[in-house]
Amino acid sequence: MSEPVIGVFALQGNVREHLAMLAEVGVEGKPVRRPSELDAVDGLVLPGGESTTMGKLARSFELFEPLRKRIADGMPVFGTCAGMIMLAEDITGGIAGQETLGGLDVTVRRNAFGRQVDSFEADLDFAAFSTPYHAVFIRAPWVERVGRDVEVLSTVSEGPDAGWDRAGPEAQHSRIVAVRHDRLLATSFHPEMTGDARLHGYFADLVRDH
Ligand SMILES: NC(=O)CC[C@H](N)C(=O)O
Repeated sequence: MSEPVIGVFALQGNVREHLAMLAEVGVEGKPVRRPSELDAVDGLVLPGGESTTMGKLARSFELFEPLRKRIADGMPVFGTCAGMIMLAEDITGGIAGQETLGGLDVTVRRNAFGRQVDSFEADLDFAAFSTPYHAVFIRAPWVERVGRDVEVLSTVSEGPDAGWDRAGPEAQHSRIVAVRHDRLLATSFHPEMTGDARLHGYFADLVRDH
């Protein structure tokens, strides 16, 4: 592929910050608010925000079905926080009737680390990176189940106490917070907030190789 254009879903979330990260890794980024703009990109970032609102906005801007179709047709997507929830095939802790775009064969728990602690930060290990990645979690989800073809890229074993005994196997003391399923990448945290563009670079490579 010639140099790809990567869209950023721009109805909610830190759109400018994601565009800045894409620029830092040398990729042209474009905000996506309408179907014609979606048609013009080779990959897409789904930012954090509020997944219930994001779904409703996508519906009212007539982006929901086109997004679903592009994902089903193989478009690479990087979902972050609420964006991870939007990509998940299954969610727990959603509101009644909450819809996701799907594609990523995982079960994601919304607000998993507990509501009493709004946010926390942690240093995460990624096999692809030589030094830890400093991650900011804001009312973050975690991944509770991964499908057979899903690769776990990183886990967190610190963070607010509130979360650890709420769900999942009792003995589990770490939580999955970054996954890849073929051309779908998802993180529980906000990679656009720390000035570390390595995950955007990883995604850009994935789009280039696609
Ligand atoms: N920072 C975020 O994206 C939070 C996600 C939010 N808790 C949701 O359920 O959508």
